[in-house]
Amino acid sequence: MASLEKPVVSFLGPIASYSHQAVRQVFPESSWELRPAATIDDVFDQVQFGEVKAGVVPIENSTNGSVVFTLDNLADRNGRYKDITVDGEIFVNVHHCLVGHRNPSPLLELDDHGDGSGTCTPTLNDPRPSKPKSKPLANLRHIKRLYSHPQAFGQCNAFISTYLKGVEIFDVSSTSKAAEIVSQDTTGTWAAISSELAANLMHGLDMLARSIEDRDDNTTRFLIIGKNTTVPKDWNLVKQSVGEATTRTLVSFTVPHTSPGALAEVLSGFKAYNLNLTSINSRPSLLAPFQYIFFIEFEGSKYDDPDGRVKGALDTIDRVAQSWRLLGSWERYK
Ligand SMILES: O=C(O)C(=O)C[C@]1(C(=O)O)C=C[C@@H](O)C=C1
Repeated sequence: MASLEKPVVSFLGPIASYSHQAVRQVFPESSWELRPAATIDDVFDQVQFGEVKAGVVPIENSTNGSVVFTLDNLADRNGRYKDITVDGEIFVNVHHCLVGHRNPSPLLELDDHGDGSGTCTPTLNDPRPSKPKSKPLANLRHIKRLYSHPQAFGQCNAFISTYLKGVEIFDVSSTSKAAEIVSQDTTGTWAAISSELAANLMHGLDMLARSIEDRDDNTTRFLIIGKNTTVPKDWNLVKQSVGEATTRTLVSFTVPHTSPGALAEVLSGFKAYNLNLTSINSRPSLLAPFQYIFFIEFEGSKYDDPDGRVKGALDTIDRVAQSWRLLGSWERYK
């Protein structure tokens, strides 16, 4: 008899994180159980050890760049995640809020917003600081601590350096965790950067500012990971947008450190087979200082390669690289 249990997809929680929003775009709750995990490492573990069928992890943000926690797991230095494959991607428009507790002093509420001017102070290191695109909705002078995910801090530089100068920064595991922590604050002096959804779900949080990200087009890309999956045809994925589906492939590799030109030779394979590279990343190999694991993403699919161009480029990697791994090929809808 067929099991009535739904397959599980795991994501960085608690609920109302941006990762949760990404999962909700693609995995219908009618056929999937959406399960929050405490860390990105936990999402990888749960997928590798078969506790869940899929996981969703942030990989890069258009303002602040790569999510190193995810790259480090994909680098898989210790062979812990040997069966994990990348099978899809999801994009989320990210608009951050500042949430906390309004200043209880009515006199301060009448005052202006924190630094009085709303402009960043030029310094020797940053003579022309960028201006924040939004203003606080309340006075922020009482804020002493600011909680969020490190990626979110990097996306809100102008607002933080203008209105929250000198406030102590606390990195936590996700933006929704930050909202949860601040909702339990009894001093009234803590604030969090989180989504509006997370702020609304936590009791007793006031909205102190909206859209505090540096750029309007702030977008985070998430990867869908699975285990030993080829093309996940059995997954009940809802296409996020209509449009022509193109394909992407992600590989990781190391090159012999002492062989000059090895990296250039790997890259030349993509030129030779006329494959468009879309990103290059690296993380320390941790085998010796300043040796790296490289990640390359390109247009094309191992599973749909009629003229053998993807095979040609992968054969070049196989010939030149010290070690390499095909992390996945997937269809993209954007
Ligand atoms: O903290 C969250 O809400 C997450 O889902 C993580 C994460 C990330 O790591 O990039 C996702 C989207 C935003 O860019 C900020 C944080």
